Amino acid sequence: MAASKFKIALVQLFVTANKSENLARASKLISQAAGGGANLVALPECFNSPYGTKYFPEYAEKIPGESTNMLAKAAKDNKVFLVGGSIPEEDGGKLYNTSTVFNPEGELIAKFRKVHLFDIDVPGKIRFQESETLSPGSGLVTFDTPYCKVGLAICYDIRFPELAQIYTRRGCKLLLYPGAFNMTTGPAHWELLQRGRALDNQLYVGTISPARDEKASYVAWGHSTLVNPWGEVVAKAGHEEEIVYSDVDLSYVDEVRSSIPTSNQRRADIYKLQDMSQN
Ligand SMILES: NC(=O)CCC(=O)C(=O)O
Repeated sequence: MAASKFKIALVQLFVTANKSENLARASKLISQAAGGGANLVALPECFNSPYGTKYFPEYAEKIPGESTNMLAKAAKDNKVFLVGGSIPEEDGGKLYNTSTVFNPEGELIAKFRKVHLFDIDVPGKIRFQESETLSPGSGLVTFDTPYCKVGLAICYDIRFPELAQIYTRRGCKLLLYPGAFNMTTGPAHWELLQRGRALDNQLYVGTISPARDEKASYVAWGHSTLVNPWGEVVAKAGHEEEIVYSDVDLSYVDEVRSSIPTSNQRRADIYKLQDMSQN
C-alpha cells in the first residue's frame, strides 16, 4: 500500500553567475535536505544560471550534461526523488527551459519543457520576453512516486489553470512549479496563483524560487511555498537562501475531495476540458 505521508523539501537556492558554484551549492543543499528527512527534494527554476534571455544561450546544456549529471548523482547518493528545478537546455539548435526529475536510483524519470513562455509587458514595471531566445515545450509531464503521482510545470505555466486541471484528471495529488516570479508580479500573484491552483484542484501545490539577489538583472521574489488542498499555506520561505520542509499528507487530499466533491459535480453537458497532449 502507498505511504500516505511523505516529506518534501523546497530548496530556495541562491543562484549566481558561476555555474560550477551553483551546482556545488545545489548538491550540498540536496544532501542537507535529505539529511533533514526529505523524501522528495525540489530546486528552483534556472538553478544553474542567472534567469534572463541573454543568459539562456550562454548557459544552455544538452541533457544529459554537466548539470543533470550532478542531479542524477545527488538523487542516487541521497536516495531521494529529485525535481531538478530547471535549466536552459539546447536540443537540435533550439533552447528550452527544461525540468528533469530523478528517482532515488539516479535514473531520469521525467523531463518537462516549459509550455507557456514568460512573455509579458507591464508598462513601467517589467517587460520580459522568454521567446526572444527560448522555444516552448509541447507536452505535459507527470511522474510516479511511491507516494503519489506528481504533475510538473514551470513558473508562468501556473497561470494556466487548464494545465493543472489536466494533471488532476490524470491522478496527481501534488503539483510542483519551479519558478522565479519577480518584484512586480511576485507580491501580487505568486501566492494567489498557488492557492488558486491548490483549491481548484484540491491537491498540494509546491513552488520553488531562487533566493532573491538584489544585484541580479532579474530580481526573484523568493518565498518558495507549499499550499495544501484546502488552499492554506503550510510552509513558506522568506527571500533568502533556505530549505523549506513540510509533510505532504495525501489522506488530506482524499478528505477534502470527499467533503467538497467538485470533481463529481462538473457539468459535462455544458462545458468540457480536453487533454490534447500526447504525453
Ligand atoms: N519565470 C517566469 O516564468 C516568471 C513568471 C512570472 O513572474 C509571472 O508573473 O507569471
